[in-house]
Amino acid sequence: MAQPVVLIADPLDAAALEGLGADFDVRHCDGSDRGRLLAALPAADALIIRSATRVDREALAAAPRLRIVARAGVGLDNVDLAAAREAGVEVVNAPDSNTTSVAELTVGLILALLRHIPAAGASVRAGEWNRSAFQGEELSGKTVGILGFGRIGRLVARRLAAFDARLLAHDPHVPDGVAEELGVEPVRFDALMRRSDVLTVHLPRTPATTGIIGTAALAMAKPTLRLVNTSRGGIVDESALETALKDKRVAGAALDVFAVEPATHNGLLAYDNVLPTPHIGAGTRDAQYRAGRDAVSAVRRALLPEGGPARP
Ligand SMILES: NC(=O)c1ccc[n+]([C@@H]2O[C@H](COP(=O)([O-])OP(=O)(O)OC[C@H]3O[C@@H](n4cnc5c(N)ncnc54)[C@H](O)[C@@H]3O)[C@@H](O)[C@H]2O)c1
Ligand SMILES: O=C(O)CC[C@@H](O)C(=O)O
Repeated sequence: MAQPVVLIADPLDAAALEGLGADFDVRHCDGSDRGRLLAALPAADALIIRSATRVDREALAAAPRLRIVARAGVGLDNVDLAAAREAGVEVVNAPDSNTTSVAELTVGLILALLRHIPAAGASVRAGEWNRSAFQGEELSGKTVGILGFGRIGRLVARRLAAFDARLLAHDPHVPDGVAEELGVEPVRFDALMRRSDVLTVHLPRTPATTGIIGTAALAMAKPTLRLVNTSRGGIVDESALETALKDKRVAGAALDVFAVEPATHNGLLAYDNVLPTPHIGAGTRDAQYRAGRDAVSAVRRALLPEGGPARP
């Protein structure tokens, strides 16, 4: 009997895929190449993706055998969940795979913004030794606002506790007491925007969160605000942010995610006080191994009786 076909449409950690070929016909394609994706989907019983492959109605219609889409990561904004439900296709993500990596990058970006670390490094490399140009600020004593207090937001709070910063969070879906237990003050959105010296965004991209950091929100912010977004592009309205940066109503931004990626031509790159990274929040060996491993386990559970033979 032919083995079920597992189509891998984004780069995955090789170690996480070990042994998969014994039970499945494993095929690879570049999911951001739409033509190749649509050509490969008719044979697929399972599809493993990261953030670059768009699984929409058209893709699902091209995949009549498909039983599961496994997302090796967290965000599911690239999957049409309603269309998958209608098609009877299970969608799973790997929610705990990259929490630590994103939280650590977030702390790094906050410190990099406050201390101008990338610009100082670039200046030394350019032959300068200009110590006064890079005078920064301490995180200690600052107020850090956390927008979205789920897995990553909470871990960021735990990590920041060591810096003696005052922590605020806004998340209407978190039960009472959760924030306080972590030493965090739960506040309304407008208080978060008004009081934060640093604002770090950890939301999923949904119709309700798209553009939530826009003109009105930024108008409430302190002109010294440093904004960090390691969640999803589009949650920060990029043209509103650009206007605020131009008018010096925001002091800086670190952005790991953009409305359109790759973001190599994004207008925000023209600002010295913007620190861009190429969507590397989950980009550690540790997180990629866990994300791939969890996606593979989900595929085994879905396609093999009893989850298939135990693998080392
Ligand atoms: N940069 C990266 O590589 C990277 C890696 C992992 C995750 N992410 C992004 O980070 C996001 C968060 O990940 P997570 O694991 O913390 O998810 P999560 O689901 O645990 O947390 C998201 C939180 O946002 C809250 N929320 C939703 N709508 C809100 C609103 N309007 N206002 C305030 N809070 C709201 C939810 O209640 C939830 O607690 C993911 O959805 C993904 O898009 C990015
Ligand atoms: O797939 C990736 O590398 C990005 C992962 C990240 O954005 C996520 O939502 O988990």
